[in-house]
Amino acid sequence: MTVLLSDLRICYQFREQSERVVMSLSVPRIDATALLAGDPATQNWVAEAATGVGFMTIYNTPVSTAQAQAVLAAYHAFFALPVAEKAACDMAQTGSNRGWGAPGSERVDPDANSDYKQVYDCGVALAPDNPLAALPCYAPNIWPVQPADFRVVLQDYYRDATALALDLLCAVVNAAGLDGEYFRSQFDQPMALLRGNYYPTRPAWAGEKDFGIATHTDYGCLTLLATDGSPGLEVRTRGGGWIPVSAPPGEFVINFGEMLEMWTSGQIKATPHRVVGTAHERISVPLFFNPNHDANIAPFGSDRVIEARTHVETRYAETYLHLNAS
Ligand SMILES: O=C(O)CCC(=O)C(=O)O
Ligand SMILES: [Fe+2]
Repeated sequence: MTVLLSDLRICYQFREQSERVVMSLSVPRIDATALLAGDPATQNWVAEAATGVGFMTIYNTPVSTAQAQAVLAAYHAFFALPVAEKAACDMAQTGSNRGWGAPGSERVDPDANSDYKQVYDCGVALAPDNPLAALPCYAPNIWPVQPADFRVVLQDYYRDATALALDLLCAVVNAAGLDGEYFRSQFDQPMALLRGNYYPTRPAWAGEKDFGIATHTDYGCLTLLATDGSPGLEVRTRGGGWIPVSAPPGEFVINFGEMLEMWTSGQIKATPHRVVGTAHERISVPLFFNPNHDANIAPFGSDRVIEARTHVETRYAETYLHLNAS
């Protein structure tokens, strides 16, 4: 058989393309310490993930497995409380998003029903005389009486997780060939939001428009997600399929949000994802790492101005039912 040079070239191009497709479908597992140390091979994988599938998982981080387990246990104990006790810190009584969000309190996809998950949200604790404390995006936290150690466990984790998220964000931005240090300067008072998601077993009544959390993209820059290790999270591929992603306690799922996609002119991808729900309950803990309220998230280098606070407040008003203006 004679093989023409042009056939070989087509073959090679096909192989190259299908390898690229396979790469963009898979979610890489990254050594965080190597990334933070600037290891070139790790940076290449991270750049590929950030600009391709938009998701990765990380291991070998400065946050210990024991700390992640303590955080998961604290949320587990909180969500197990009687409804009346959780209702004492219901965010629906407030004009912001701090405290408990009951099942059905958020609708992230206008084409789906409101999510059946419960949440508990907290943010940075500013001194009451800080003028920023008057903004809803820096609203005071509302702590439940029980579990007794809930507040201290979550506040310690908030401190450690925001420090890790900042280092990771800079490293990812650097890996993608952008100026990580500029991004660092936009996070000295981040509107970071720490959430506990509780998914009960998928309810018997759930139909095709009912989800633990329906298809959405995150609003911020980087999401650092701890989970109890059970499956449930699915990530949409460019072809419209869904791939499962999971990480045991001590490892994390990382993805990128709308603000970073906008800021980087689409280079870093905010990928849609969802949790349909399974026959097992599940807890996940995202830290939504949002920048300073006045950071300009318009495409880097453009002369437009889009304040980060405007973007998060618009998205919160669209999705939390109690903040929904319409
Ligand atoms: O529970 C998960 O794995 C994902 C949660 C999520 O996407 C979110 O809270 O934005
Ligand atoms: Fe999400």
